[in-house]
Amino acid sequence: METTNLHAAMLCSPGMGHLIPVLELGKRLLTNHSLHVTILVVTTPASSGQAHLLLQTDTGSTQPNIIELPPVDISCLITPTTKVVTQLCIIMREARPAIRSALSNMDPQPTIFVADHFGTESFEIAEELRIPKYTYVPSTAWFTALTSYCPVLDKEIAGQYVDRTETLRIPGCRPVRPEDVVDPMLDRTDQQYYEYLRIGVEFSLSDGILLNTWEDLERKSLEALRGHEILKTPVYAIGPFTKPVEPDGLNTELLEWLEYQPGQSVIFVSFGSGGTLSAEQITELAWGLELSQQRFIWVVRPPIDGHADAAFFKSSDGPDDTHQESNFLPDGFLARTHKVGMVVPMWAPQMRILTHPSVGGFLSHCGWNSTLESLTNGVPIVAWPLYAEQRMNAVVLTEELGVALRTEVLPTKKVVGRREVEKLVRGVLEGGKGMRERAKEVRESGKNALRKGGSSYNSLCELIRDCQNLLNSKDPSNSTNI
Ligand SMILES: O=c1ccn([C@@H]2O[C@H](COP(=O)(O)OP(=O)(O)O[C@H]3O[C@H](CO)[C@@H](O)[C@H](O)[C@H]3O)[C@@H](O)[C@H]2O)c(=O)[nH]1
Repeated sequence: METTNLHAAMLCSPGMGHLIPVLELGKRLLTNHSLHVTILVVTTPASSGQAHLLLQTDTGSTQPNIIELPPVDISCLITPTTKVVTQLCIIMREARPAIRSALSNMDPQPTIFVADHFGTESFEIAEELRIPKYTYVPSTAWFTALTSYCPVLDKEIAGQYVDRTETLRIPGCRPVRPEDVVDPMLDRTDQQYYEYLRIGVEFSLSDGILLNTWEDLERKSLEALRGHEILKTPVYAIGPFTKPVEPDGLNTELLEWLEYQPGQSVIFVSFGSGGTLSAEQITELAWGLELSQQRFIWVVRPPIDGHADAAFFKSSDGPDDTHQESNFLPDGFLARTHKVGMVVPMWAPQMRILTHPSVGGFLSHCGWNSTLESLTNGVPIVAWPLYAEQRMNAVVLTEELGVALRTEVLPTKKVVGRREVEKLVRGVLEGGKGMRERAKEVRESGKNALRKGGSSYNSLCELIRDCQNLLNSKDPSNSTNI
């Protein structure tokens, strides 16, 4: 193992989908590469305590040092229509004084700064401290390419992207269909579009970009990113990092039930940390599951019409018993399905479920963490993208990797009817052999990438070497042995 006296200060924006991959990278830097690691977690009134909750349930490894910054209250800076991406950007902007103070007071002083993609405005603090600064994008190379290239598209293309009939071309990458663009590109007049453009520009200011993907999974997009037409910054594919399996003792009834189900017979239905469905969609999904006559575990949240990401800033660290599922599920659904299905309010131990041999499919919103958790367990997917970059992830899963089925029309455009749900659920559980084989190949390729000598392991070693060289060039007295 390499030894180093580097101290990585990592910055994480609110939300479990951001915290989990930052924490996993931090643990990897600490245990495999002997870095000193401190994670700054920006919190909101709803998310505070999430990092410690995650760490408490993760007893398996040495832990990085965690500093939860005081919750940022932006209620006077937003309106009820302010989009999630804008809110995240405002929170990260407002958190800068606390970030500056935490970084300046660290002992030992940080020698590397790694911010997730919402934290790039804090690069100015790394510059003040004269330390290298890196962006960590806990998603795909393809998404990173679109984000980095969007400032160019912005100059070349007039009108709304979604009104185009032609695809959006990114040099060397799969083109993006207008309907699959990330949420901030849906409306070029909204503030979140300008925030997104800024993030794309700031990617190129970093000393390197770390991605939670790996060479064999996204060879073409990674080559394109390194081809200097999109970005001039080094790119390190270091994943797949996924959270560890949750400990025993959580949801014991659910896990006991799972024990008695036949192998690969259960579909897990969940929409990440913040996904919600409309009342009509919940009804159709419930009927579809029932009609399929397949076994299921469904993480159910109360309906919120109009905003698929409405629960993003809500606390997601445990069940919320103020909502009775029977109020928004079809009459008699729970009674009729109680032998084949389990309904879990709000939150479930996802990794424990996905690693269980009884689970044979995952109906997922295609958040990148959920995607990786499914793929690293060889579980095929029903792709049900809702927001953020999830439509692009669904394309990777269905059209590139062949490990997923998808709805005929995007679920954000039209309610997916019960008969289609029935077909998809049956399709992934009963007819999913080819997809399952491919998912298993992806699982093996991900394992190999992380092994000592694998592409992701080597990429992280390369990052540490490059960073050390940068540090030495900024201040030769920093010189350390690696
Ligand atoms: O009941 C639940 C629901 C979620 N999770 C965990 O929460 C995480 C959710 O992450 P992800 O699947 O990536 O979804 P989001 O929370 O929606 O993630 C946001 O961040 C991701 C990384 O940038 C993006 O890919 C997504 O589109 C964006 O919505 C995963 O580790 C899940 O295992 C649970 O443990 N139990």
